[in-house]
Amino acid sequence: MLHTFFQDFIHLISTTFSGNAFAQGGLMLGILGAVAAYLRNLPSEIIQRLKNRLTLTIEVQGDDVAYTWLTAWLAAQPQGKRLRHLGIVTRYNEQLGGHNLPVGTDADGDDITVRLIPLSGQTLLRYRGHWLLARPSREKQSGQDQRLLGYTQTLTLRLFAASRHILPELLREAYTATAGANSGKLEIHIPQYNDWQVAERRKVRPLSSLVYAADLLENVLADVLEFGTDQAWYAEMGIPYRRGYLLHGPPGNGKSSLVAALAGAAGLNICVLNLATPDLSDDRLSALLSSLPNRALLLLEDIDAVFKGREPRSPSVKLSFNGLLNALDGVAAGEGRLTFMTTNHLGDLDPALIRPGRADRHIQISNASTAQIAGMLRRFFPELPEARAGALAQRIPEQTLSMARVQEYLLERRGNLNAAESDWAELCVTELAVAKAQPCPTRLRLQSA
Ligand SMILES: Nc1ncnc2c1ncn2[C@@H]1O[C@H](COP(=O)(O)OP(=O)(O)OP(=O)(O)O)[C@@H](O)[C@H]1O
Repeated sequence: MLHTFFQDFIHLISTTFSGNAFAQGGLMLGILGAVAAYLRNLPSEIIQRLKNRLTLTIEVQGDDVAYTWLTAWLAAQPQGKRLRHLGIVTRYNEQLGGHNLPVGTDADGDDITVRLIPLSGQTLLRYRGHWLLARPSREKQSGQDQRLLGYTQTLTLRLFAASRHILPELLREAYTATAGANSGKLEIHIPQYNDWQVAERRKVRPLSSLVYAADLLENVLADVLEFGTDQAWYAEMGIPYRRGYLLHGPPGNGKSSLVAALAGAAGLNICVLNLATPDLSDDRLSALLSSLPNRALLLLEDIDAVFKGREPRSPSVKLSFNGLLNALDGVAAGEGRLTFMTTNHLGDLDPALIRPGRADRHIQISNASTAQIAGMLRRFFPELPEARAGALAQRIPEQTLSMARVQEYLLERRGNLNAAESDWAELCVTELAVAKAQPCPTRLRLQSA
């Protein structure tokens, strides 16, 4: 059938062209046009093929962390300074080597820095004797009705294929000149889809700035440090190499601050995850837990926020209770992971979530004890004699105020010991009545955005 169709078709063509000069001319023109078009395209095609063969292109998307290092690095190169279309990026507490311009601090005491990054154009660099074409670009993202949604930014680097070996060196240099230059800072990572991104770099909080009951801080720190050296023992015992801590107690008594201080002291960064993060599904949680950066502990804040017992608190919760348990101790859970969970409502937690293996140590952090209040008083006013600090602290009944409230009171009277002492009754009387009803405001809370 198909065969007959082709025979008929060829017959029709040959009869048409043999007896029809007009059709013959048309065919010739068509062929010539095609040849001309081919010839016209040939040089650019050749160039494209040569380009593809001889060069290498690297694209770095704006949402990748390497984009920040590479654009800041590029902007600092002599040839990078020739790029004329620049943008300003403002960051809080994020230092990027010498590429920041510190502009001040905000009302909360957070450092504000800005830096210039190239947005478009191209520049040819010579890097370690190799040519490199750098092209920053950005594209508009429009939604319905051409509404501007934002921009996507890309940095494209092109170099000769033979120069490929300089890439690791280039990336390392860009990193060490920028983000890597921040040794001694604590990085706070937050979820970015199925991965983590640095949201903030802050100074490590000195352990001495925190006042806990008895030797709580020293005790937990010793435990964390010991865990870091225990891998072989865990392997020998056949126990998964993980350790979990549950910090529970009323708000504003230093649960988050403890985690931050411990991480700093142990040289770890923090990945903060709030289970109430929108669109957190079983799969996403599992992906996040299996992609934790090296040398970072996991902080699950307010683990009571999404489940009461095993029941989701709202129909919009995508995470299942079993998904949470599996992510915590399933195959993807990751070896060597340190997990801290915090809650203000211990009673709302299902025992399975905090059983040993998931939360090996339960640490209660209560409202301020007399000794803690005296300790904080002496931190604000080192000149205050110990006995006097103790006497003032004793006027506040044990565990009625949060440490955050005491801190707030002292902050308001910073540098003014007389006011701190003479107003003391105000803290004891007025605040006591509301202390239990109203949680104190917390400023330095580590939260996922
Ligand atoms: N034990 C403490 N020693 C010194 N400062 C403290 C202590 N507890 C709390 N603070 C201060 O109170 C503020 C709040 O502390 P933090 O956010 O760590 O409390 P939290 O228990 O995690 O609160 P929440 O349960 O609301 O998350 C911080 O600014 C911190 O400096």
